[in-house]
Amino acid sequence: MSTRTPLMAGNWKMNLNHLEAIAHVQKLAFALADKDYDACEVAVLPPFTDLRSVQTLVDGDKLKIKYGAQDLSAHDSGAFTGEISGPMLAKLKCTYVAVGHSERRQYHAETDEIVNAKVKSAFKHGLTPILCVGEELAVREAGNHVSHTLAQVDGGLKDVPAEQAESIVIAYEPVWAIGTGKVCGAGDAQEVCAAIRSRLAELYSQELADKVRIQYGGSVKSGNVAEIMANPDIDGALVGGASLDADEFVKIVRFRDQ
Ligand SMILES: O=C(CO)COP(=O)(O)O
Repeated sequence: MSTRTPLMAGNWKMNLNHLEAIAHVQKLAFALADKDYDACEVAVLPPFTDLRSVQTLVDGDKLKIKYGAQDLSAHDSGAFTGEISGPMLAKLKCTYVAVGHSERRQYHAETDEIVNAKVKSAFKHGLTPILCVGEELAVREAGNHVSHTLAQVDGGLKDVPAEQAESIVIAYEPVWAIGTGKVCGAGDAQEVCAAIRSRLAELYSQELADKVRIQYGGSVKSGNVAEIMANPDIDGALVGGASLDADEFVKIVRFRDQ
């Protein structure tokens, strides 16, 4: 297990309206408040329409839970109907923003160039990007999962200076493990996460690579999180479905107590 503070983030995807979001974050806060739980950093990534409600709750009650968005526009403002900008998320005091999730790449045709522009926009506005990378099943079956994922890392970080890159979070999410119940074997996830860290050392420095948190995502649950987290290069989880159940997400956050 690494010395980096693990980041356990719940990607709610298109689930939970703003009232449900309030109830859910209250449950998380209550369940994590019985002791000062600093072993992990905890974040939620709700839909855009929930962010104001979550901000009000977190600010008002000084909760330690961080929050962020699931995407942002590469542009600061202008005629981009339906888009949400980095400055808007920064105004809501978001800490994180997911960029390049496979569902964005797949359903919204996001290329590495677009993902790179979004990473830069996030940093420009003081948000921490969670850069999502990972291969489809056919790529893994062909044995090209490492090179495919590293190409996404290279693309996402193109021309991003070290002062910014050192605070990025990278989430390795093999597409075939997302929402399928097929968790990537802990050794297989470690192989790719270690390769990502080596690539960061090549692109920047070993010192920077040692700082960056690399999460695993894809069918993470309370029953498999401890095994995943036992790997030296895995510094947290990006949790989809299991993050919608507050009790289950709390168990994931408390993986060390199992
Ligand atoms: O896509 C994911 C998180 O971003 C993972 O989703 P599941 O945990 O539902 O597999």
